[in-house]
Amino acid sequence: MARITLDHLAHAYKPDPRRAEDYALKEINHVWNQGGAYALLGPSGCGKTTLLNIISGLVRPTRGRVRFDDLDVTDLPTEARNIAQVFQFPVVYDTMTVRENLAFPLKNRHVPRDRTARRVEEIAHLLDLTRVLDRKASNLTADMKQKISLGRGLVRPDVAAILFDEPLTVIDPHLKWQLRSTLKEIHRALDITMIYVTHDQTEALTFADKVVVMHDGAVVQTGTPDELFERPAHTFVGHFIGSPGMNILPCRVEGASAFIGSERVALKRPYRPLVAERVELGIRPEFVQLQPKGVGLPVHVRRIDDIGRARIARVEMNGHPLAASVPDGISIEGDEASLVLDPRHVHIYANGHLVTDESAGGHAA
Ligand SMILES: Nc1ncnc2c1ncn2[C@@H]1O[C@H](COP(=O)(O)OP(=O)(O)OP(=O)(O)O)[C@@H](O)[C@H]1O
Repeated sequence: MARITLDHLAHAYKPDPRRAEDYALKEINHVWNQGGAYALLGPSGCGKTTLLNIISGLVRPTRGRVRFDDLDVTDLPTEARNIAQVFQFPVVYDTMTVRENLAFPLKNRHVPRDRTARRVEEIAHLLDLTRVLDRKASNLTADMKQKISLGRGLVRPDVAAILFDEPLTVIDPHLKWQLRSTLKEIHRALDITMIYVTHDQTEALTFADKVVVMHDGAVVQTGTPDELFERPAHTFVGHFIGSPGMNILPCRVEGASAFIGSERVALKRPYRPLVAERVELGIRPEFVQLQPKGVGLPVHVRRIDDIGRARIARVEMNGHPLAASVPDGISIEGDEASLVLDPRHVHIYANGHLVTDESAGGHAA
């Protein structure tokens, strides 16, 4: 079990990198706490696997150091790092029983038999594998085999960390939701540092205490699921997390007002003049309500989607598309309506970055 420190870490696959674009992983500095559950979340190509491979020792970083507690592991091979890994596709020995598969990492390290037997039972119970413990792995489904892979990753109690690389890819969709929450419970039960790579926001938000959102080779925000929802630090986070994602609209800010074209939106505090190429207003659909015409900002309604837990209106304001919540009991006639924005949840972004009280351009109310 270890605290993981990423110290001025950066990686370029091409030799002699000069510009920021040459780096698959731009410089990051992070400390991940012992026992934490972290998810690396971002779209394909954003650098998640590169970062995971640097932590596991498969890739040596161009710059910076990796430490497990106080031990600098940057130059150590994977085998010397004391980590467990679970990959996208099952890694099991078909000729062995499930019990033998789970016991394998412990047997390899000469853990006494009775301790191995107890640990295998414990992990099998957590993953609901008890009833198949004495069956040959070859006869099991892909789902079951991936559960065995998870079990093999989880079985060693002394690992510095467990790294998961999109581990639910082959899992049947019906089982996915179940395994997502099982993994969360397992993390609570085992108190091991876990790092989970995924492009799926639901997986990341269910599993992790802290989600590390990556975009274009850089970490754009590290936060709890609530923080990412409530205060996206970057428009990318706002857009990428949430379903539908945050509404992002070009605007002009004057004191405690933002103007979208000629329409005024009240802000929760005044802002200093912003010097930026791009100034945008962000608000999640959950905090924008569709109302009848004349109550708020005028919009045209394009359609209303019923997504089960809520109704979402797709509207257009000054040529910009927006998503808004439709409160129960509201009926809209024709395609004209209005929007009411909750000022507590309106954020202002300068060149993509959240303008905070501390950052240039903002000040406390
Ligand atoms: N071995 C390699 N050689 C050269 N470029 C690479 C190599 N591996 C990854 N890249 C590039 O580095 C960037 C980051 O890739 P990486 O695999 O880390 O992203 P990712 O977020 O894990 O994406 P995915 O989910 O598709 O694997 C991409 O532009 C990719 O093309």
